[in-house]
Amino acid sequence: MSASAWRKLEEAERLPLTVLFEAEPDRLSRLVLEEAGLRFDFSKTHLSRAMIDAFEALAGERDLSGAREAMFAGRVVNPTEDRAAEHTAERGQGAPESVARAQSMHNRMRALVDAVEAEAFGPVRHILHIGIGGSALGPDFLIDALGRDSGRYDCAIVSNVDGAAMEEKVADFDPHATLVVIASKTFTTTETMLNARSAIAWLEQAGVADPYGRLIAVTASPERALDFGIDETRILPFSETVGGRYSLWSAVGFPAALALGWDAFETLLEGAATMDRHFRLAPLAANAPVLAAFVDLHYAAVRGCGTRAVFAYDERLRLLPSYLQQLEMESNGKSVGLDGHPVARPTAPITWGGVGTDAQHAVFQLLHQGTHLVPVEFLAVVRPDHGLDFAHHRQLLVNCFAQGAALMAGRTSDDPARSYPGDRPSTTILLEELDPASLGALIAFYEHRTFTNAVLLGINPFDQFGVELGKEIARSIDGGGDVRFDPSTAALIERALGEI
Ligand SMILES: O=P(O)(O)OC[C@H]1O[C@H](O)[C@H](O)[C@@H](O)[C@@H]1O
Repeated sequence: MSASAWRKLEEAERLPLTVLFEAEPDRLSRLVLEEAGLRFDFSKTHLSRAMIDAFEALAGERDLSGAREAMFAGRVVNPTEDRAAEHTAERGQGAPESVARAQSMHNRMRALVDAVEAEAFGPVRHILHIGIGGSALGPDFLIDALGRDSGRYDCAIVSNVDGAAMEEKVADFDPHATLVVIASKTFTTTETMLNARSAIAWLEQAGVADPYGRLIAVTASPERALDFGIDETRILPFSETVGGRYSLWSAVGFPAALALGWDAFETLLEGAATMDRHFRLAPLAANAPVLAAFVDLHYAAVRGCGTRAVFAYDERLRLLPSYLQQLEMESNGKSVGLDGHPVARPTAPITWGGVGTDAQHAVFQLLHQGTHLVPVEFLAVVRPDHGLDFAHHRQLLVNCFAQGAALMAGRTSDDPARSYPGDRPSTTILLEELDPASLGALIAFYEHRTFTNAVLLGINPFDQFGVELGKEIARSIDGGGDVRFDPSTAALIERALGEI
């Protein structure tokens, strides 16, 4: 049934961006939204009024409102795992019993933050957080964005199983003043478990009296943390219904709550809740995550753009692209629909990006003159957060705005090598300030946009079976035994690991 809505989208007249501004004089008032201290400018994209109407029709056919309510109500929206997706309950938006459960888990988390601050573990200066994927990217991003000069604790996030990662991170840490946080939703992830063992060995070798007494577990499988030897009082649980890549609001955010302080962590949750309410209540055509998803779908699903690029013109947001890569690509990198059939059109594009202005001097050539059409997303913050001359910030903003304008306008020249085709789309997200509230709202915006994309594509954004096969084969290689591999893999194993 939604075939006709997609057909309308495919057949909709595609006007050049500059023409769209003339044809739709009210473009700015309709396509620039201000919400929760964030300004979303979708006007430099090819979304025409007719396309928005067609997307709204698609949203109606796909029952976006129903799906959204089902998610907030804690109903099963992840059918392949028979689970709800209740990350919004962490910020007070969800089924009352889920909100209450999240609240009691936050209370535990807060009590532990207070205990660390009250020196219940002796003087603590360093936090070694061990986790990978969703158990690392969120806290890493938060601490890097907001905790630079908090001066509270040195936090190191170790994710890679490469011993060099751990070695480098703990080099300057005093083991006697370090708390080790082991974050894993399943508490079975090989990399995390191995890194946790090595951290314990590091504490032991330094003569720390009770290494296990300095471990804190963050997990949705508390029984496994108990088996690992961590005392119940130092286990911070979170709900099975909070997916890894949606989990920074839960106990997974513990190192961020320590690094930024509890008040800041709560403000982050409130910022996200503001975006939750907006997503839930605003009409579709004035709903930031929904409009962003329309833009995404126009380029990826209708026009077949294989990538989308995100450039933050702010050093504090340098980890945003890595964070978004997991959120968007692990959620929507699917090729079967909820109905079990192959999808009819491209799903998530490849998310990539970097920081401005650095990226301008490295990859923007392709954006301006390459053969790929890449929808670009720019982020910038009105107020800087450094003590240097304002000229630095001015240059950032000036360049950010210039790039969007140049991509759209292009320029003709007698010399083809010096011509710019133009008509290249961009979205700009401008934050008044980068603080816990605006960052919470920004991340929640991306979550809801990802969800909306999934609903309109008819896919499940909350499972990730694609990552399992490689893990299984790694286990077989690791376990040796009589497993047969293809000749290439067998030769690699023999060359690097010897007979196994
Ligand atoms: O938190 P954990 O259970 O250790 O999982 C860590 C990560 O590993 C998996 O492979 C998934 O792809 C991720 O979604 C998850 O966040």
